[in-house]
Amino acid sequence: MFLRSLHLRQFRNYRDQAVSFAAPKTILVGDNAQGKSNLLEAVELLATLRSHRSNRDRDLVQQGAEEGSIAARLDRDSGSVDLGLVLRSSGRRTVSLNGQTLKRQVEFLGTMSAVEFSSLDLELVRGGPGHRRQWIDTLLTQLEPVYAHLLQQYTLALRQRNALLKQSSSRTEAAIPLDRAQLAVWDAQLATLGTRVIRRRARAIARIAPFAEFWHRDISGSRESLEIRYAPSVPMEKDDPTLIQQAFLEKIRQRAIAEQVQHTTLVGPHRDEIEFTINHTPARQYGSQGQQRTLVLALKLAELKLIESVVGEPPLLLLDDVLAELDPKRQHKLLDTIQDRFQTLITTTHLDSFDSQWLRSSQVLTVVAGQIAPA
Ligand SMILES: Nc1ncnc2c1ncn2[C@@H]1O[C@H](COP(=O)(O)OP(=O)(O)OP(=O)(O)O)[C@@H](O)[C@H]1O
Repeated sequence: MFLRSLHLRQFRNYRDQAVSFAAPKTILVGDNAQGKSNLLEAVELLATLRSHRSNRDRDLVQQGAEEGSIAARLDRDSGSVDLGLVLRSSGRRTVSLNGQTLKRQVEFLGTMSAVEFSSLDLELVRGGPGHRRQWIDTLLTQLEPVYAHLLQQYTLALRQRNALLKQSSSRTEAAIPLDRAQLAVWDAQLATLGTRVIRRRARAIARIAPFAEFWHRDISGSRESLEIRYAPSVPMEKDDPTLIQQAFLEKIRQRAIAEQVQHTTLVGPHRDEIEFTINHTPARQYGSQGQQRTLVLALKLAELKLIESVVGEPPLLLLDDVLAELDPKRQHKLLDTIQDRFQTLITTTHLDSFDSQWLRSSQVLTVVAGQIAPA
């Protein structure tokens, strides 16, 4: 797929800016805080309806404005598509395809695919499990758009169950006795929806692991072997929904007292972990900086390949200020992999760290205070 053009109106620091993309690689160069990452964020939003920098639309709409929008024209093998996303500082978003407003946001997902790679991604290895859950969820949203809806339903059930547990908190003045009948209703909901989330995550990890393990071996010159393991909060011996649901409810029973003491839900996919081990050693605690960087690069290359194989077309690659951080060997690996097949948008503060091969095949644009111009 190829993103032909993008039009940002009252989005972050862009008032009204159109951009046309004319080469497989576009380098956006500019000083700090000029709007480079904001542009990549707009593309990420079209692909996933999520931003890894903010989950409030109010932050995305230009300060002082009520409404902002992102419009794009995307070429796919099946033809061109016009995508539209309207964000509101208060109120719901609207999405459209070819000028037609869609009733459900999940119908919008799956039109454009993108893999984002920024320095924040090191947190995928170093940070807490929430980063890894967000990573797999964002990937799943692109592989199986309906997952976005499922996750939303799970989060809602979780929130309501937590609210019920909190109501009975003896620390609050208006404490009321725990409504066990109501809790049982939420237990059942949580187990049903949670089981569906767990099975999909397990499936996605099983699919991405061989790709990532291949790239890790390749980048490390076969000196290292990576293993990715899903560690769900509910034991999952077999991919059988009835068994997982039973195990889910059983674990809720086991943790009932702890939940009433802590007033929060302790069982479910919101407590899942994804473990990365390199040569049988946990990468999070013991990986060197170099190993962690190799791992993140391997994961990103794996995402590209997996999305490509599922969607049937190469996704876009968004490199937010990471190229300069990669050593020449890793830069080459990335370049070799993407060649001209994956349209790539790259942000940087200076061009000197770029290999001449990158510059030759790139369109270079400058970004100054929310204005984009050819370099
Ligand atoms: N909602 C908003 N309304 C107006 N301006 C905004 C909004 N959100 C962010 N900005 C502005 O956008 C700029 C940051 O842009 P961005 O994050 O894209 O920086 P960048 O060019 O990628 O810089 P760096 O190299 O530091 O990452 C800041 O000047 C910030 O004040």
